[in-house]
Amino acid sequence: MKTKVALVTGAGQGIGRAIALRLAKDGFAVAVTDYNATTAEQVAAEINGAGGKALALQLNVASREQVFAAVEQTREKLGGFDVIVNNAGIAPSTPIDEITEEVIDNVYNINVKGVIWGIQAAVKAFKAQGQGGKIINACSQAGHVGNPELAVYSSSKFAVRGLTQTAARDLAPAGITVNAYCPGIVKTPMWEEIDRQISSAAGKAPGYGTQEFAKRITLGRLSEPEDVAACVAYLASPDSDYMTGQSLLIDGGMVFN
Ligand SMILES: NC(=O)C1=CN([C@@H]2O[C@H](COP(=O)(O)OP(=O)(O)OC[C@H]3O[C@@H](n4cnc5c(N)ncnc54)[C@H](O)[C@@H]3O)[C@@H](O)[C@H]2O)C=CC1
Ligand SMILES: CC(=O)C(C)=O
Repeated sequence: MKTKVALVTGAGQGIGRAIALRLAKDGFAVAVTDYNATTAEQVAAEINGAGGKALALQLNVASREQVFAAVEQTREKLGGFDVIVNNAGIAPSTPIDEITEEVIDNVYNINVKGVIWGIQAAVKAFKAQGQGGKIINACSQAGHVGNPELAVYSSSKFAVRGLTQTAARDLAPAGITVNAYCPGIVKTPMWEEIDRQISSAAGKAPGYGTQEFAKRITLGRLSEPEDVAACVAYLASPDSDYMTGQSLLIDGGMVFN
């Protein structure tokens, strides 16, 4: 059977890295893309060293041109294109009265436009191959519930949820499914930074933000990147063929009240 090909954005660390490793383990050839070329190369080397097939590409998802070029390069070098995981995102802390145009542009260029460019580039590749495919977007529990201190980020993830639903409807006739994963608190460099910012805003030592959020988790633990990757692996597999437009919460049962 032909090896399936997936491209993951923001795959140099954190959740994206875990997704790239998991998809490679599941038999995909993987384009490991990241703004940071060094970490992308490290993850690709890890996959190739373990007997998988990976290609490292430097990619800024805010650039439509770069996203289209990366998908095309993946198709040429890995011999096809079946799945895109639009994972890259940033999450600066933004108390309402401190929001600037610059921070809105930065977050929206990456978290929202980056997803739109990924959807468009994948659709172009699927159509060129005369086949359907799977589009998987990074949302968040913060795309279901507004999170304290994260207004711009939360609103960008609400946008991703809307885009996922709409694209699912628009693209179903072409045999393309579109779903999103919505993690809770995942132990990655992004969360470490959010914890530092929330803790510092409250005048507390690092770790305070994590404790406050952790109190809301029904399962009583933060998640590992691999918990999220397992769900994405399902969305990338034929087992999810009858699912589209969904934004799956993988948050251990977070409760905001
Ligand atoms: N860590 C968490 O608690 C949660 C994370 N998420 C979402 O999951 C996704 C991954 O998050 P983490 O792994 O935690 O983040 P992270 O900050 O640890 O890793 C993000 C990766 O994306 C890359 N990146 C940043 N800007 C980029 C750009 N313009 N183009 C290409 N790559 C870029 C970074 O270089 C980094 O390798 C994000 O979309 C995030 O919003 C959602 C819910 C919870
Ligand atoms: C960063 C994020 O999306 C969280 C904590 O849900």
